[in-house]
Amino acid sequence: MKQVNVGLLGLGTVGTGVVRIVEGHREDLQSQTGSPIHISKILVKDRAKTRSISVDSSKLTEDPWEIVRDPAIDVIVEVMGGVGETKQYILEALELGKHVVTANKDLMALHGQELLAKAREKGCDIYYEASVAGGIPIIRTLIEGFSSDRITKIMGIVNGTTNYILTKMSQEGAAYGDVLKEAQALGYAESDPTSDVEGLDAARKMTILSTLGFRANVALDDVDVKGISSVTQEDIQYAKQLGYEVKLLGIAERQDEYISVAVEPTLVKKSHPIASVNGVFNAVYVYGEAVGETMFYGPGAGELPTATSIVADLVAVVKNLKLGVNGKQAVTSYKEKKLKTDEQIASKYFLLLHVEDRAGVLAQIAQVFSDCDVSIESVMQPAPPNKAGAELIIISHNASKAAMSTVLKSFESLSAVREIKSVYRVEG
Ligand SMILES: NC(=O)C1=CN([C@@H]2O[C@H](COP(=O)(O)OP(=O)(O)OC[C@H]3O[C@@H](n4cnc5c(N)ncnc54)[C@H](OP(=O)(O)O)[C@@H]3O)[C@@H](O)[C@H]2O)C=CC1
Ligand SMILES: N[C@@H](CC=O)C(=O)O
Ligand code: NA
Repeated sequence: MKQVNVGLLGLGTVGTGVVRIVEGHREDLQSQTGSPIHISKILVKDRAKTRSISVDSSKLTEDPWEIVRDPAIDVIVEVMGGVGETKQYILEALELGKHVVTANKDLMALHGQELLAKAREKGCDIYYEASVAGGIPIIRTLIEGFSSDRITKIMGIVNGTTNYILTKMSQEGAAYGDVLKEAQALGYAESDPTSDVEGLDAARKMTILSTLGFRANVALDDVDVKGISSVTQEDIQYAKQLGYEVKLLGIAERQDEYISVAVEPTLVKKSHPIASVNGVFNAVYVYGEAVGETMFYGPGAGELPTATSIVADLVAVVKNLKLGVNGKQAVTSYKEKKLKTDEQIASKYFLLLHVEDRAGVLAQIAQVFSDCDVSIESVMQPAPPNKAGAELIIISHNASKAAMSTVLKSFESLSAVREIKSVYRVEG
């Protein structure tokens, strides 16, 4: 079979990894497909920039259309990021009959259905394994491995940057800002790391996973998002004393036809396998009615792990070319989603309160829980009270999100509670 020509949009962290793997594994890749893979052109913003790999400078261009409209290019690998213009390049490439491999979760979470429909119309492939949990083949697993099952829960650490930050804060007592800089230097963070730390990157990934896992038209706006910027060293240390780790979790649940999707810092019991997923590693826990519990683990970001998924997608495109079945792989029908109400979403909660230190305070707080029909699992006063008052940690039994927000609202008008310092969902 003839050589397959690839146009690479982007030569940053991931693009560099793609070049390394395509070159370094050349023979092995060809032995799987029968066709040599050749990167013929590469889009960059700045051709004069010093690169960590040597590439033939005649391949570099700053003009995306020179690649997208090149009739000799069979596949576009998009690793430049962005949504607006990038979407136009991909649509045009599909229009011209080119196959697409992308790592872009922003684009797939917002416009995935439109791009997949265009790909089907044009008989083209669009693969996006690298967009969620960089080096873990989780998208293939949901589409193919679980096609026989009914998934009711997907719970994951799907952002490497924030897991790296929380791990260093927990294990080394490191300061949030310093570790974020390290994660950026290691190539884990997005170009604007706000989307990592404020949970948006994880929300985009959970949109993709829950769409595939629940086979429903989940949208980014359906995800309730909270990031890690307000997680304190005090929260992490108290959680550890109680046998928990703080993790930024994406949690998608389905009960009957109703679903909920959230991203939030969560206390995970140390005995749960997700609690020991550290550093840039990601893990996705999937519960299926027939299979039961499964968990998929691996590096979630970084040059070579992410490029592994990109090149595996490229191999899939080339195999499809050989079989003449491009554009036929995508799931075609999604159910209309029904979102759970706050009364239907339930979990245990951790509350850290700053309270007055006087007789009767605990009784007043317990009364609020009782009035809201929320049962308490444990109460702890972690440090001795002082003139400024006392700290109180309460862990509830399972309570609805609606009931817990009524508890918190009642505390606002209770003078004995001086401050609601932290509230976290508890899992495991
Ligand atoms: N980093 C990671 O671990 C992971 C990243 N991803 C996703 O992969 C994509 C790429 O990420 P990453 O490699 O980290 O990003 P980088 O910022 O490291 O690289 C982006 C590349 O695209 C080029 N580029 C960006 N915008 C333009 C433009 N307008 N015109 C021409 N060239 C442009 C840049 O050119 P130049 O080099 O000249 O600046 C650079 O080579 C993103 O969608 C990201 O979300 C997904 C999983 C993991
Ligand atoms: N910024 C992302 C990169 C991979 O998707 C992360 O930290 O997980
Ligand atoms: Na993946």
